[in-house]
Amino acid sequence: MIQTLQKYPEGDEGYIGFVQESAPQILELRGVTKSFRSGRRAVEVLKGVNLTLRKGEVVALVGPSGAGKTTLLHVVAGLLGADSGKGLFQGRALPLEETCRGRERMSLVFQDPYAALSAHLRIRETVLEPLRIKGDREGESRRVREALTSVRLTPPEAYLDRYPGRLSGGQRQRVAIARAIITHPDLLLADEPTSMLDASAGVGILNLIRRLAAGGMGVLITIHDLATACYVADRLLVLFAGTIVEEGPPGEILSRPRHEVTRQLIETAKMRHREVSIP
Ligand SMILES: Nc1ncnc2c1ncn2[C@@H]1O[C@H](COP(=O)(O)OP(=O)(O)OP(=O)(O)O)[C@@H](O)[C@H]1O
Repeated sequence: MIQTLQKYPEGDEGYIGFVQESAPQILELRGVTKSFRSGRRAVEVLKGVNLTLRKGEVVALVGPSGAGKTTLLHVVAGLLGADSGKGLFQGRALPLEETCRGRERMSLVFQDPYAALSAHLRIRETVLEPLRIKGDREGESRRVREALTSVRLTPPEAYLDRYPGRLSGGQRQRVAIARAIITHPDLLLADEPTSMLDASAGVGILNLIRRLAAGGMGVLITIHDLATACYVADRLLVLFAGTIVEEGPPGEILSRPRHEVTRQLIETAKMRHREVSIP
């Protein structure tokens, strides 16, 4: 089943592409560590993580629950400070402390599209929020329409004055992505963006992410399900207990898993998807 999932569907959202090996590197992390306090003890959740990501590349952080995927994504986003390590984003030092500094060209999409959008803001205000925070109000009417069109909420006029309460989970996640991309970030961080959606809405979001990457955006995405990761990513990083234990293109990892955790993820994905497996 994992093999069949790797084939992108035909149709206007389908995408097949390859990241050029020569594409510029936009993100690099070296030796990132992070501990949390648990009573008197410090528990090390990230143990010296290295990663790189190129322009137009989708890199998926996969791993079992508690591996440290969200923690790593939050360190990149500046929502959490690392204890040690170095970061480079677009050729400049990325401060790995709890800060927004150096992160003007990146955006984060959260897992829960129900909690991520304010119930009291119309879609127009929600999507425009990042521009208004920056005080960049030029052409906002055009830009909000463009962002909604990019995420296939069309015609945008049908959505602008609505509240999120009237939208499906998949539509809400599209709004959250429209808000994330209205500033044209170079890097999109997405934390399990499909885990709360039904399968068809989830595939729509994954195709949308592929399209954004085809337009040149780098994407770092956390996913616990290996089949989903293989569908969307150019490269997988298997994270286990705070360490990247295996890395490579999906086809390579599926055909020659080297780490026991990867083999377990493959088995879990096979079990999870067996009911829709196409012989
Ligand atoms: N704020 C925190 N304080 C203390 N411990 C934390 C905190 N955030 C995360 N942890 C712990 O760090 C570890 C890694 O958590 P993290 O959420 O990064 O894992 P994950 O791989 O994203 O898991 P999941 O797939 O279940 O979301 C877990 O053991 C978690 O309990």
